[in-house]
Amino acid sequence: MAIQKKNGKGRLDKWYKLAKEKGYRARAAFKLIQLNKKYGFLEKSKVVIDLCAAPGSWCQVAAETMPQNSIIIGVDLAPIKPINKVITFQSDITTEKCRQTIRGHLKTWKADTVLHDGAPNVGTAWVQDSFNQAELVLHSLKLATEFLIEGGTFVTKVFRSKDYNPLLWVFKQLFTKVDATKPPSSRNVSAEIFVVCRGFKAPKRIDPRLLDPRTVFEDLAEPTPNNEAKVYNPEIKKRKRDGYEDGEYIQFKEIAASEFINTVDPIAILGQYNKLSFDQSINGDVALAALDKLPETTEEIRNCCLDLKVLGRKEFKLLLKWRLKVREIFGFPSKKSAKVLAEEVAVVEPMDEELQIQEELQKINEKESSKKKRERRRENEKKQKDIVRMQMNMTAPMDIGAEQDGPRGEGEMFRLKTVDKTGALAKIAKGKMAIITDLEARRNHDSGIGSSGETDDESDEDGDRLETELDQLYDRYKERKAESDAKYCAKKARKEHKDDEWEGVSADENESSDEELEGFESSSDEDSDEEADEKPLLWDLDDTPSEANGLSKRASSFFNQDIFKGIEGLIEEDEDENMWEDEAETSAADKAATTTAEAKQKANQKQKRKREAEALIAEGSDDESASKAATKPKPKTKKVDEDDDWEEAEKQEQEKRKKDGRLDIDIITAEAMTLAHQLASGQKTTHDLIDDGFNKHALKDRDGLPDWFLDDEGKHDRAHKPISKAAADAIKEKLRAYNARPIKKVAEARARKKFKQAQRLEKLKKKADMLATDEGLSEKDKASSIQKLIGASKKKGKRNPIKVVKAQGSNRGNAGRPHGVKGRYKMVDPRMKKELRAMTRIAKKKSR
Ligand SMILES: C[S@@+](CC[C@H](N)C(=O)[O-])C[C@H]1O[C@@H](n2cnc3c(N)ncnc32)[C@H](O)[C@@H]1O
Repeated sequence: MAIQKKNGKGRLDKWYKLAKEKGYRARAAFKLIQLNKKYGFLEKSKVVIDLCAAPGSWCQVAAETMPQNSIIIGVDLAPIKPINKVITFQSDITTEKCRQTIRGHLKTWKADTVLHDGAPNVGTAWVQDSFNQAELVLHSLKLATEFLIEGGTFVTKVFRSKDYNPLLWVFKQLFTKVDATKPPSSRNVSAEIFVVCRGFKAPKRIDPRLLDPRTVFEDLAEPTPNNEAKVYNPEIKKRKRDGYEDGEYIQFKEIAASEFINTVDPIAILGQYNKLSFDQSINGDVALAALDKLPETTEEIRNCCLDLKVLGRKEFKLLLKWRLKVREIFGFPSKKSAKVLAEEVAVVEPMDEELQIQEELQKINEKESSKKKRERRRENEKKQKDIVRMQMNMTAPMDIGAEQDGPRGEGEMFRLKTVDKTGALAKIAKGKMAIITDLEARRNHDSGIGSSGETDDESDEDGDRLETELDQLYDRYKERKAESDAKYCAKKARKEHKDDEWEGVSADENESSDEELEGFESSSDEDSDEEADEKPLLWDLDDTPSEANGLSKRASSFFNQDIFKGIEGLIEEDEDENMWEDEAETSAADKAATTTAEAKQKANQKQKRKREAEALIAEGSDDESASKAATKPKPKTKKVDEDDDWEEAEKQEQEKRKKDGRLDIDIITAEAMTLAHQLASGQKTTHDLIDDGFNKHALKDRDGLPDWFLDDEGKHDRAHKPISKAAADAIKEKLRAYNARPIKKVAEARARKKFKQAQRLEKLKKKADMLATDEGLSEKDKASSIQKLIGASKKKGKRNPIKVVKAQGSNRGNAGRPHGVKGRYKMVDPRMKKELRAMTRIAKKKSR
């Protein structure tokens, strides 16, 4: 909106021109026209008094609008040129003479409307103007109360100033309806506003105080202004459209600088005044003179004092500092001295310096530790959440190590940190069984970590370590999860596990496995630290040394039996131990195939091993060695020979067992199942199996044959094992059961759903508890609120129904989501439906 100028030319706006056109004496005529248009008081009035009517435009409008033969009386300080049908006279409306003149004109009549558009001679000080205006309004109201008829209307102009509200209050005491409005013809720059008071109550007696300017405009104590805010955050000055700010009557305010020094509220001075003056009065101000001469009163200070309104934060601070200095020089009581005085009065023994330092240190420590605790708690909460999620995904919490080591090293004896140093942690995470001695732990304790003399800092360190360990475990858990993924597993197996079928049997493998356990094995000597370094954590009760030929202890003990005594070359030919790998046996011995993916992987490995076994057979096709080797136990078979070392066997058995104690064996091929059936039903014995091992395939000469040929042979020229129907059916059934299991995503989604339901329930419980304990609610309200809660939670749980979509048009043959369908859907094929119906019909007919 364009700002209207109040200068001469600005006044010559469209209302001015319009007034000229219409013959009104002033543009103010339109204000009355617009007010009357809104409230319609002139048409209903027979008698109107226009107070302050000169030059008379309102009288003109009234004469035009009011009914014929109406009485219009206009009065003003200034003379009013005669207007047809209007009585005008010159008088001051605040005087008794004016009142009497009006009475004289009206005789016994009463006025329906009293208009007042008076404005005192404005242009002096704003505050004076506004006050005079308000006073004039009150005078006009006084006249109105005298001449108005009951239910009559009083229209007055007021300025929006601090007197505005008291005036409104007075109006409301005397009239039933009071509306303040600003007609469009009133300039925006003007602070004037018009109040239309309708329904004069015409009380028999009016309290004179109600119309007395001294009581009506009596100053009320105002809340203390926030001068500090004013100084440091000076708000943007508003335009004075609605008049000047209350209390700010003079634009430029000046105060003696000595006052600033004296005052107890320097901020107030800085906020209210424009200038701190050093000018001396005629009588002379000693304080000001002294201040002027002080060296502290620098040129910069003087400049700052010149215009306070342009100062920034920095300058204000400078002035305040200067004030404090001067006050000190003048010997004013300062805060410091007050403090000293107070200290003198209340004699408090000063704290011992050392004690103070200690106290401070303690405080810092406490702060630090509470911060760390907070962080740890947060971290633990996060982990707890993860664990819950994992649990929902049917994962045991111990997989991430949460049970091994509780928070703050609860299970100190199971400290994983100590194990981790030997690399055993990884093995534990992989699920291998190992006995962890507390040797390492003790060693660490000796070295000070986690020792009994643990300080707070150390305990924090431990906490951090625990965190890192948990992190590591969690990472490993994730890795393991990834490993359980079939693709990942197969890929890794191809890369890493080339010969894992022979793990623990061949000399090399045995060595490597020993290497693996190196960190766990320990000797009985725990005295020296150096020795302890070499001591493995796993304690082997059988301390017989490994055979020099590289056989495992188990194998060695087997071949040490009397039955093998005297057989030459047995040990040397042990290299060919794997040659008697029977396909059926391998199948039966393929362990730990807990998932279909793993089963597939095992099948691949089995094929590979078979080929290798055949190659070995080809290499050493010596019957004798074959027969000897055939008698060797295959370490991974579930059968444990009676003569085996029981402890060793038990250990191996233990390895093969699942967590629930069941043997980790899976039969996944029809051949293996047939063989298992035959063994179980006694159709075959171990002897038969060995016997079956002697066949044309076992005794093939492959020397000098090219690889491609051997590969091909391995694929096609192999022994065909018999398959029984029952075994095939059993395998089929087994696979069906595997396939019937929900896929991982479905299981996860179900778990998620379950988790969310649990969360919702928890929330609901909490809310219900809160309601139940709310003392402000009656029992009935509580019950209904809880009922509502339950109802709302049920609603949320409702799922959208499944949408049935016909496989027609664009959706025909569409494998994915049909076009434009959101949410759950089911594709239906009308043709298939018909065919199904037809088939059932035919089947019914046939059955009759
Ligand atoms: C804005 S003019 C009124 C214009 C008028 N309503 C019209 O339409 O022509 C304000 C008038 O109030 C008058 N006035 C101010 N103080 C007065 C008083 N004490 N008694 C009578 N008139 C007064 C002034 O002389 C001035 O003419």
